[in-house]
Amino acid sequence: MGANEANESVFDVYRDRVDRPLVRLFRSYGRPEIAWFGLGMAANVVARVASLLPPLVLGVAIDAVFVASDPFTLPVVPDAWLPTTQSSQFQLSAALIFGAFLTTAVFTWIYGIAANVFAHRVMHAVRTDSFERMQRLDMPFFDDKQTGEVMSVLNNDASNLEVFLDDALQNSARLGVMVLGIAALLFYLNAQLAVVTLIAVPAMVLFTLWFMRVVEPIYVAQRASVGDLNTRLENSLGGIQLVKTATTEDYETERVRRASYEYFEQTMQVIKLNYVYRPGMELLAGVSFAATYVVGGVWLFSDAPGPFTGELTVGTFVTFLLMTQRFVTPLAEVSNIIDQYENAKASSERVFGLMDIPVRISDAPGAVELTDPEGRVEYDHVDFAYPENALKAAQQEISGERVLHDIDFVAEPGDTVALVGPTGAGKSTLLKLLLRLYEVDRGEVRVDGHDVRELTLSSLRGAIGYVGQDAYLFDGTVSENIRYGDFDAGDERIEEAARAAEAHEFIRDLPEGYDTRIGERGVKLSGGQQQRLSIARTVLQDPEILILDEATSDVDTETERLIQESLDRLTKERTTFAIAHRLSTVKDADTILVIEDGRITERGTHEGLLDAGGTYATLWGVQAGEVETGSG
Ligand SMILES: Nc1ncnc2c1ncn2[C@@H]1O[C@H](COP(=O)(O)OP(=O)(O)OP(=O)(O)O)[C@@H](O)[C@H]1O
Repeated sequence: MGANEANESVFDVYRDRVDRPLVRLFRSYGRPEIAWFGLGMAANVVARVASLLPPLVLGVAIDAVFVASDPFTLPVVPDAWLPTTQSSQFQLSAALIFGAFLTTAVFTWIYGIAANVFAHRVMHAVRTDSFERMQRLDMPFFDDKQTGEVMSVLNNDASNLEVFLDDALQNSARLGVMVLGIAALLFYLNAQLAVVTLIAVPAMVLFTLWFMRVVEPIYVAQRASVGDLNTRLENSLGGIQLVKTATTEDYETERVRRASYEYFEQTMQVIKLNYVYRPGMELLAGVSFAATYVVGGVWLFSDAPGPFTGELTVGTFVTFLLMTQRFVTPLAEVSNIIDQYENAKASSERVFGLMDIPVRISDAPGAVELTDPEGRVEYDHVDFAYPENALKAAQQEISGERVLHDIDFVAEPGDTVALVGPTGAGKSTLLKLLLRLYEVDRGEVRVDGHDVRELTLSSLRGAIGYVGQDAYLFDGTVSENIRYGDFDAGDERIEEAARAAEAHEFIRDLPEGYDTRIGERGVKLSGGQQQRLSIARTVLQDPEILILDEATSDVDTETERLIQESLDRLTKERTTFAIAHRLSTVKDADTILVIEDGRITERGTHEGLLDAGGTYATLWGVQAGEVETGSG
């Protein structure tokens, strides 16, 4: 609520800049499907026009066949084509009425299919496109934890648009056809009585305008509160483990209850207004019916009353009364149409807002492929600060505190470079720059002599394997998860990779071996098993450069030994960057960089650094002591 206003997010800013979102929706996504749209609209018009036919034919038949006061005439159709005997006129009217119902049914069916195909195709394209765009947004966007909002764009907003494209558009077409069609028909039959019947229409329009004005702000508030509710739900579910361990279930329930109540209240206000509006519209239609009935009735059994002149037939009178009933429903739909329209406008603003967030890190024009990488990595006087938030990042403002200062080193192909130092010193950040997850502020990071900004992202990232603390596994089978490293790999290569990662044994023991499904994020596997799967994935990827971020944490010594063996195999002949808190795992590195406060404060080999007697030597001393007391 308040926080959102005070702290405008990148979402809000780009959403507010979207210009005429629905026009853009049609231009960008509606065009390829325009045939379906046209077919739907045309079928809708035909169906509606056909539905006006029965009351008209009934009126004509009453006059010509039953009361026999007037000749059998139909609008548009030349009289010469029409039958002259009463029985054939009756048959024709019956056939026309049946035909009209059949036409209405068939064209309603065609319209339903076409409108839905149109709406769902457009939505499919919008959803896929916005996901594609969203994935490419820069890391600061995701650092700001916007997943709740993104989910709601991809889900709720997409379905709002769908409802609009499918229902609202076609309903408004129907509204137009019905109101104009009925008015035209009534004026054709009896212009004077038509004025009486349609006198309620301006009142209905005014009433609707009033309703829209009152309901609009409530709709806005309702949409905001449903957004808050979703964010709340997303947040609480996302942190379910914390909620459970902190036993804050009641607190969370209360927060959700409050958000839900807010939504409930807004909805009730809308509903209350709706229940004034609908009966109000019915009442106005009733007035129009009554007026038509009174004026038409007097006209029939005496003469034209007051200012009215000419003749009114029974058939026309019946047609009028039936028609009055017809424009209530489409008019009463107006409020729904407006609601769906407003919803769709807001939703498409959000969709396009998301799509419009600028992406800073993408392939530069003329970016080159990193082909046959050797794995030489250079950091040339690199400075870096995280942007303060996603908005500042999108606007390319460097506002955060500097995290890396003058980082300068070279890793030759095949070298192992270990990064050690206190937590928060900037070790992970340094390697994120190599992957170009963030852009350096000064200096250059080069791979094989190319500035990473001049390389295509796919070739750069494809050449770098990452085994992190957080071994992310997708819901799917074991082999699918390994194959993520190289989608072309056959089963033998998968197994080979698993063996190299010391994972084959435990995979074989799983209920369905390589075809065992692991739960979302691999929760059904132990931490060590997950890690070995992610190593197998990297083995399969076969990158020239490897980043090991504290790869052997939270495992027992036996698993650690297995992982270490698999890692040793993996790092052989690849340029490797290893971040490890346990110094025993990095002492064989070719170069050890000690990072403190974002600066390289010491560099050298294990022996060299021990001899130098600086921070590294102190850390080593402490840890060696720990190891001895721990194992002894
Ligand atoms: N995504 C981020 N956005 C903003 N600041 C960040 C982000 N990630 C890290 N930082 C900040 O950057 C600094 C360096 O963090 P980094 O994760 O690189 O340290 P580290 O040396 O890898 O620490 P650890 O050993 O605990 O993993 C920290 O002050 C941290 O708060």
